[in-house]
Amino acid sequence: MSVSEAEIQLGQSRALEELKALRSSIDNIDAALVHMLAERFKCTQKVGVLKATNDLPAADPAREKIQIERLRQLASDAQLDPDFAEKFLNFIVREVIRHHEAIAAETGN
Ligand SMILES: O=C(O)C(=O)C[C@]1(C(=O)O)C=C[C@@H](O)C=C1
Repeated sequence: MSVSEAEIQLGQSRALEELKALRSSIDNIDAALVHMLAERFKCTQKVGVLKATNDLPAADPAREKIQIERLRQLASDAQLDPDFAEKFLNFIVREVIRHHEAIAAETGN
């Protein structure tokens, strides 16, 4: 028995409803990510000033190593790809280091 046009349309309309609900969750999650990143950068901004005014280096590879190990474990426990988690952290940390260097240059260090 073939699937009628009406059944196809019903299936599609249900799929579109589900897509809408999922996209609403995605939008909430994206908003949370932006707010969390904004808070993290407010914090690292203060770290940048602290480092610049105390002649401390912008980057701390030993700290990054610990962060990467911790995040990889958290990702693995949460069924998230640890390689992706590491790349994501590195992406953020590189940007933070860029900000730290800019603050140090402004401060004259
Ligand atoms: O913890 C620090 O020392 C920071 O400057 C913050 C931070 C980070 O974004 O987590 C950034 C650069 C360092 O290399 C390590 C960590």
